[in-house]
Amino acid sequence: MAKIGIYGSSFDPITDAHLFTANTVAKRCKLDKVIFLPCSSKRQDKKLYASDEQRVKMIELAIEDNEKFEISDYELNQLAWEIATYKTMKYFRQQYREDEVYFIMGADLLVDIGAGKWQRADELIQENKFIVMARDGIDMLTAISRSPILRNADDGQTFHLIDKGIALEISSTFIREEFHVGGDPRYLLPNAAYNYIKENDLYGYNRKK
Ligand SMILES: Nc1ncnc2c1ncn2[C@@H]1O[C@H](COP(=O)(O)OP(=O)(O)OP(=O)(O)O)[C@@H](O)[C@H]1O
Ligand SMILES: O=C(O)c1ccc[n+]([C@@H]2O[C@H](COP(=O)([O-])O)[C@@H](O)[C@H]2O)c1
Repeated sequence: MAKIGIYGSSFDPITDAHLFTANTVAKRCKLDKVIFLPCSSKRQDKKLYASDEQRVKMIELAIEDNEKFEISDYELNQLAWEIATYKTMKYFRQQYREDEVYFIMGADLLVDIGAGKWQRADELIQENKFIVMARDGIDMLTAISRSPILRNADDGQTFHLIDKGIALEISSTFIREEFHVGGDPRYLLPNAAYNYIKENDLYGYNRKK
């Protein structure tokens, strides 16, 4: 039985924090594979800045030298109103019937799910297992205890909490802002993605030059 982690994100753009956290949870949780799952720009709840094709290209460039890392275009091909992590995880559990599948996420998302902000949050939590990484100083045990849907689904196996030596301040927003104002976020993201942004003038790269 293999262990598969699904890492969902806008990857707008992919950062070194995405790669570091994916690699760290793969090592510590003994995952055989991490699948990078870019969300669709058809998504209504978050504004995206680069196109689906551009974000996919940056992920491909960033992960090509790691044999445990893969990318899935599953959500990019879904109809707008059908996109939900609940449905996505159902699909991956069916694809990997013999294996153990985990959704990988930061603690910020744990809080959102616990507050019932996600579609079918209750069922999502009941039916899946999660690897949750510390972020933004959030106390993950308190977040689980405070949310009725999180604490009642927790049989001791639902949440794998990774809170030691994983927190990094890097975010996609910070990188986009730096490009936008003429700063230089080089070294906060993979070099190939950085060059791709420059060559394709993403995130207002050339505006301040
Ligand atoms: N530095 C980090 N530490 C822990 N988890 C992270 C980190 N950066 C991103 N993640 C996790 O990666 C997933 C995708 O995050 P997302 O694409 O929103 O990244 P982001 O950098 O926060 O982007 P944005 O700034 O555009 O919101 C989430 O589960 C998020 O918690
Ligand atoms: O299913 C939902 O309702 C839902 C709501 C918000 C976010 N998500 C998923 O959470 C992952 C990270 O999202 P975000 O907002 O941090 O880019 C990504 O895979 C999204 O599709 C999912």
